[in-house]
Amino acid sequence: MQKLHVIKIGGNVIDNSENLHRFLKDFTALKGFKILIHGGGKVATQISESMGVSANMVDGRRITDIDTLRIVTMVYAGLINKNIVAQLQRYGTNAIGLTGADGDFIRATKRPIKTIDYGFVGDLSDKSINPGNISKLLEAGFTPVFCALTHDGEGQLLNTNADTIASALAVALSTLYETTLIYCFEKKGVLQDINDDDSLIKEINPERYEKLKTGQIIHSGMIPKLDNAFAAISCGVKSVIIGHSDDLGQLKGTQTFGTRLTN
Ligand SMILES: Nc1ncnc2c1ncn2[C@@H]1O[C@H](COP(=O)(O)OP(=O)(O)O)[C@@H](O)[C@H]1O
Ligand SMILES: CC(=O)N[C@@H](CCC(=O)OP(=O)(O)O)C(=O)O
Repeated sequence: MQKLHVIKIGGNVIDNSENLHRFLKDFTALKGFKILIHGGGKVATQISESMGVSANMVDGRRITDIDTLRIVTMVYAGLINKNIVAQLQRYGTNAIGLTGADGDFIRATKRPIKTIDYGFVGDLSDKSINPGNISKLLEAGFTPVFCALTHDGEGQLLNTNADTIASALAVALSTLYETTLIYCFEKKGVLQDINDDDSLIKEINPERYEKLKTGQIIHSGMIPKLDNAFAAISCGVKSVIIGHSDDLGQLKGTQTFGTRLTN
């Protein structure tokens, strides 16, 4: 099986042009098949509020009414995606920028209303992604760059968390490639003390994860990220790394970085 890296960058990396450029250079230097997924929640919130549309997050997920959907479509699929693609072209990666609607690559279902109406938010299932189609792009020499938008097949775009898209892509493609899923963000990895970059936890298994949650060492956005990551490992993804976007260049041969998840 050939190797594939599925790499996600979060909003704090996108928002810092120095970090973003360093990351995109290291991403280009990484050999073999690769897919990039970007978030951009932070930029979407800033632009949304500057347009007088207040951002409303519940459990780390954006309540996406029609005005918000219009804004995130412009910000994720336009502003952020096209800038990343242009920078990758500059560094020598033949990137192709996509939403899940392009090529019908990622189909989602609008989240059903239970206690909260999330609006135009899409949930993924194990039928959401056809790995064969994405593989054709890879084999043709393109590097797909996905933003956090999916579609329902009926003409409706949906906002889907970028961590979830990364995990679902890694799982679907692990049937064809030996897949490593990497979440890059602005910290060294999962930390024992969130304010101390030297307190990196190098390895976490599900048992330790439960303890870290109970002790509130892990909280907020890190909980859904790790839930997605452990789900990926139990569904065929070979390894998951969570680390700083500046450290991607350390990934060579057996050398790794950040926090490694094991089962
Ligand atoms: N133990 C921990 N170690 C590192 N980060 C943590 C930890 N617990 C909570 N976090 C928080 O999780 C955040 C990352 O999740 P999130 O904001 O969803 O990331 P992203 O920017 O990749 O979308 C960090 O910015 C940090 O505030
Ligand atoms: C439904 C939902 O919450 N979607 C996310 C998509 C962007 C994202 O995931 O961005 P980060 O990775 O930078 O947080 C949002 O709109 O914030």
